[in-house]
Amino acid sequence: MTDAVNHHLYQPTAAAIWQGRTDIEDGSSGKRFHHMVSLTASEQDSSGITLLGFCCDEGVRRNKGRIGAFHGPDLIRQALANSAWHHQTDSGASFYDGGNVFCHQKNLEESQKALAKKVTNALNQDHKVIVLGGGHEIAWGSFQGLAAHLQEAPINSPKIGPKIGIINFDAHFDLRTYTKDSPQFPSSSGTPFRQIADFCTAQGWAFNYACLGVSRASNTQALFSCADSLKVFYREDNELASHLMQKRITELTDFIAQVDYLYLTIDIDVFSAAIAPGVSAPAARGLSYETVERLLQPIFEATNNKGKKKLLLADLAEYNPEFDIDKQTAKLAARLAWDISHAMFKTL
Ligand SMILES: N=CN[C@@H](CCC(=O)O)C(=O)O
Ligand SMILES: [Mn+2]
Ligand SMILES: [Mn+2]
Repeated sequence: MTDAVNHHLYQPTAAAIWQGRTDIEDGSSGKRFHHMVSLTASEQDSSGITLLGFCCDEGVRRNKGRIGAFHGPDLIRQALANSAWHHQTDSGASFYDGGNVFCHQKNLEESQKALAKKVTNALNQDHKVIVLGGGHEIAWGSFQGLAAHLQEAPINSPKIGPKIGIINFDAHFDLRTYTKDSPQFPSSSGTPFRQIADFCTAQGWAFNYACLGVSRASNTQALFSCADSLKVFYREDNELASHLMQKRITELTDFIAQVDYLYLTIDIDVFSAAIAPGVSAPAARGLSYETVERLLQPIFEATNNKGKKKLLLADLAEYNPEFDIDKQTAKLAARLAWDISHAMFKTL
């Protein structure tokens, strides 16, 4: 692809996005994310985290939802910029902002491929990756990037493929029926895990999908049947009450033990609309931050038999600034990115 063609698909992040206060009186212990972020590609040479944005409304538009997620990535960055930095600065690990991938011209598949390429490159550099959406069509881009990275890794048996666990916090399964190249049932923000399931079947790989926080009221019988036939591990929103949490953590730990790599994807609409109004499809019930936080712990802590952390890739989907109130949903998404980066930095 030539640079001219590429230009509409990719842009580095403007330095002006990463702004915040500076407390010079605190010296090097007064650091915040905007001080530490690197926009220079050479920083990707050392170990670290690569942050990417996926600016896209096309998945939600095709899924008949409320558009606006296109502008999500830079607003989450701005909310993260002023957060305090608590990572070891002498470890040489960098926090690299790899810029935004765009979907401008309704060519969703092309943008998902472009995102996948960025994800693969970063993982090949031994970076952990965090991607900010965009609608949940981000997941098909993220996953293709992870799959390409692991396909190239010599340690995985070509026969059974890499054992990847997908953990989705979401009010929805996003397992809708789609037909490739069909205008009637196009792929969308409602289909990414069905696309991943089909990809896994075609490769002869297992499809290990956990969906946590599902709202029965927001998913039809057809979607529950699809989840059952694909042997999805799911727990509904009301099964994640605090008195059931120990049981849920044990089950999730068992799911994680079956796989070698983890892809974490969080749809912001899994949270109660009271704390996350800025999404396409708000959840009347939804989960609390505390509930999600407790379930994130086994994901953050899981290591494989080589002592390496299983979590390689995380994304945040469906933040829609059009419906946000006083940037509270942007701040919630930024706090998730903060928690995830904290866990990823511990592994470097
Ligand atoms: N990303 C997925 N979104 C939901 C949207 C539901 C709705 O608009 O009500 C889904 O397809 O199920
Ligand atoms: Mn979703
Ligand atoms: Mn959802």
